[in-house]
Amino acid sequence: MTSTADLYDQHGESLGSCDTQLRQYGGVTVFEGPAVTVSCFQDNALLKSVLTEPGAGRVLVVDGGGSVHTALLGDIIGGLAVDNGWAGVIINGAVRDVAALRALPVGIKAVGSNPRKSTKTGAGSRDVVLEFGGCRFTPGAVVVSDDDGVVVLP
Ligand SMILES: O=C([O-])CC(=O)C(=O)O
Repeated sequence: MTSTADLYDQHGESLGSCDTQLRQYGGVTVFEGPAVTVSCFQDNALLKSVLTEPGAGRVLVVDGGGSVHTALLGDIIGGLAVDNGWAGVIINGAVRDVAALRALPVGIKAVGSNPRKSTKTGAGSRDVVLEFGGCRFTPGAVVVSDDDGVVVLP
């Protein structure tokens, strides 16, 4: 896989690069795939249901509004991502069960962690264009993530 830095050098500013300083939580630190998007705020029923679908190597990008007040993903939902073949999950929000997430063979990035659980009403929307960290995540666009950051191919 081409590194995000090399992709930047190839594409320049036509490449989206996310300024949000996401941390690595998963057992896989380099991952890429077409984006599936979810927008939700402190409620994780929608992203959980998406991760029950076959991932087929896609990357779920979740805009949780940057909130670290509740965890949008823990080891159970992370396990769904593994079992269903997702390449990774990128969360503009928080996770929990951090020690267990590290053992999962999937990419997981998030802003931070909090043991507080999210509500489960299903509020939110999917397959919408997301924008955070000065980067636009369009459903289907290829997302590449490594230790340097997260980029979206033009
Ligand atoms: O159920 C939740 O809210 C998140 C969680 O802890 C898990 O995925 O294990």
